Amino acid sequence: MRIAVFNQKGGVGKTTTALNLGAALARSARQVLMLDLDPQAHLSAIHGSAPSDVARSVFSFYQDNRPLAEIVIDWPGIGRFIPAHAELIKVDSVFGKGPNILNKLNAGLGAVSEGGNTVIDCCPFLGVLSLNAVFAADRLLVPVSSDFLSLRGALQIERTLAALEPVLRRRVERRYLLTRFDRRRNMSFEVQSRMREHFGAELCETVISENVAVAEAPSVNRDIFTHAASSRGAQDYRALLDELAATGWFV
Ligand SMILES: Nc1ncnc2c1ncn2[C@@H]1O[C@H](COP(=O)(O)OP(=O)(O)OP(=O)(O)O)[C@@H](O)[C@H]1O
Repeated sequence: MRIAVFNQKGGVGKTTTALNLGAALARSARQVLMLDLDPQAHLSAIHGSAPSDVARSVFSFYQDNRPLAEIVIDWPGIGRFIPAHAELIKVDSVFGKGPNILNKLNAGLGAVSEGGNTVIDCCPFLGVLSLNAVFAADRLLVPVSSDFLSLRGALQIERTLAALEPVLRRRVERRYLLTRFDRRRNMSFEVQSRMREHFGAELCETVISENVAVAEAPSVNRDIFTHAASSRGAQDYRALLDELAATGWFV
């Protein structure tokens, strides 16, 4: 199964969610491939491989058609990993008009992603890279931080997906996930109730709480389970895994 962690808005918890979902999947004895598709390469920095050799990053897949199987490296404790590189920022301008560019990642993942779970960390803008992720993914997980601007962003995503679905000729299965949820603030609950009105069952029951350990873990190159296994954040990401697994999201 391929899951893209997608939102064209920045700073909503995409990388944090990709990392901790991948780690939760690995801890439930599932096979995991992580893919960093963001020129900021934050996931690669957490892995410890950024700044990577450009030839050993997903950029060489776009630039030289290098097979992804040749780029995959290990992520100890999680599974396998395809790193990003800052050069990815050029993908839109250099390869954006190529034939079948929107389907490139879908075609390229092929056997590399077969039989396991691929978690794609998307970039915070809508271009070739994030569209490649949407085209390649079986499911979209859309983190939305618990504030009103994020709610507007989520509605924008609905419009984007509505425009893409006729091209894809399928409905994109997606779930919205509230992140940075603060139970001490009314705003978190207000955003949750507005999201529920708009998205119904597509809004996850699980929320990811505002949690210091979740924010700290990447700075020491760790996921939340390695860093603080009994933290609120670890409980939340475990609950997210269980909720999504119950509706067939993973293999
Ligand atoms: N549950 C949380 N509790 C506290 N801090 C969080 C939580 N989730 C994310 N953060 C913090 O919010 C910031 C943005 O998170 P993250 O980098 O995951 O977002 P992003 O959507 O991937 O950003 P970008 O769009 O720039 O790639 C980071 O500093 C991160 O540590």
